[in-house]
Amino acid sequence: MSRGCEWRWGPSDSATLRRSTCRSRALRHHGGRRTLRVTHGQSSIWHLGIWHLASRAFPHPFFPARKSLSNAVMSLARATTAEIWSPRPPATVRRPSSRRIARAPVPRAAAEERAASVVPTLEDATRDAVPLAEAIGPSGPPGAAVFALLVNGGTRVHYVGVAKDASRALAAAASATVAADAMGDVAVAWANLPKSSRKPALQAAWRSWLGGVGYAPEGNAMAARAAAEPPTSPSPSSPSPSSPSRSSPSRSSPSSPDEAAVEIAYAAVSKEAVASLCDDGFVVLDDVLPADVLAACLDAANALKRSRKTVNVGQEGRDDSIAVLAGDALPAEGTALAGLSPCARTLLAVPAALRRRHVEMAADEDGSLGDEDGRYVGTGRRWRGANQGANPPGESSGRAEETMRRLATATAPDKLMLANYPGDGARYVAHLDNDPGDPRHSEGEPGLRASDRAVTAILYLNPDWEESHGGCLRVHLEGTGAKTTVDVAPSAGRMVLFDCRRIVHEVLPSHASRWAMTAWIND
Ligand SMILES: O=C(O)CCC(=O)C(=O)O
Ligand SMILES: [Fe+2]
Repeated sequence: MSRGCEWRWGPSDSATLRRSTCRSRALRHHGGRRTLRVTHGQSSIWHLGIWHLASRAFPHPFFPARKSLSNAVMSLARATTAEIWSPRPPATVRRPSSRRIARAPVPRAAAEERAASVVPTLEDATRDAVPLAEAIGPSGPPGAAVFALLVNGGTRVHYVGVAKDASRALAAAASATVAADAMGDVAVAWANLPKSSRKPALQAAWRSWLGGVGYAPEGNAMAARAAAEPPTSPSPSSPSPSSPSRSSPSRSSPSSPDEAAVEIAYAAVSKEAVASLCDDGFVVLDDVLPADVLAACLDAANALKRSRKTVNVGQEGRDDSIAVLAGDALPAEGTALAGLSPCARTLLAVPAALRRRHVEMAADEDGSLGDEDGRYVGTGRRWRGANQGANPPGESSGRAEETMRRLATATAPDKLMLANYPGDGARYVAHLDNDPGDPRHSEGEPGLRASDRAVTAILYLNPDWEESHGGCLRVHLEGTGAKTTVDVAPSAGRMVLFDCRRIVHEVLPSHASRWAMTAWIND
């Protein structure tokens, strides 16, 4: 069954995004990578690089582990009569909220001289240092700035950085170089640079501060080491970004299943997807995992249900039955429920992927989003095109920055939820997963409270979902007084991420058995 009509945009059904839109989008944004995109019959666009990774983590008949990517392409082509598209020149997508920085060259000596004359010394700035929490809030540096993270009660310089969006960059630098439990002791000194500052001027200011420290700040040394190593992320069960396990193997050869899961999540959560999550509050990604991995998960979920391990929690307004999975005790290979684990691990890896994207995007000088990934389906950006002006721009960019800030400390939860709507019209009424106005959301253990949730990540397991099955996730778009909604079909391999303080959503009555696995990512 073609998934061509899954996207319905309300309030009327007038605009339907067909699969062909996604295809042309995938083509358009397919950059000069050494991967090919393949249409898999009518139903799917696969990103073969990810298939390849997935095959290492989750063995697959097409791709025995260690098979080369080109072999993988060919075996997929043989096996499915796939249509293979050739690479096109890369397309660069600009984030609408990003500030463009002019790039005309400035003579270095002149820039350095000017920077030296306008930037106060580190010593002077240190006298006005403020706690990190304050510096990344509204009273922090508003634009281009040179900054220093100070530890030991402000006596030792831990990191010196410079950025055009300093508030975001310093949050990223802190989360990448300071242990989570020491974060509260960090102070920030900064000096704003003229708005029009260009790269040489920024670098000159940075060099002048760094030179004034008199020793190599530990955070800069860490950042340099990380930059010299292939990008990686800690395992989902130890999510501290400054964990020593950062020095792990190369991107193309994940050595443990969890590293592979982080790579899969990282590839799915492209920069474009993160920008959309921040701007619009939600994002939809397709084909995050291969079909047979999802099918194995669905089989295991049904087995769990047959053994009566899913329960209805009796909460008014929700009709699903759920099982809770412990992240550190997922079913082992060879056991009856092992099929649940690859999906669970991928969801648990999303926070690490988000943190990595956060660091990258904070470091982006010009807001470039690079190549888009074919699995990004889109969100309200399309809606914005059709409904210009309904969302006040200032409000929406404030919310975007808030979401982006939270990604710096995205943390995997201890538990995941597997939910089944049995198909008798079962639904979940409109709600917020983290409602700041609901006192019950502050109940419970830290880390397990609804008030700790930042982003909801849901992976759907349902193959061949049809419109007549209902059961869409209805997303109420912000700034529209809930008048405009987007309905997202819960199709297998689709992942939805949303800011759970921002996005009101519901599950429409479901007329077929509907499975979803959910991770609430904390901040
Ligand atoms: O399964 C879904 O699409 C959403 C379920 C939901 O909103 C929840 O469990 O809080
Ligand atoms: Fe929810």
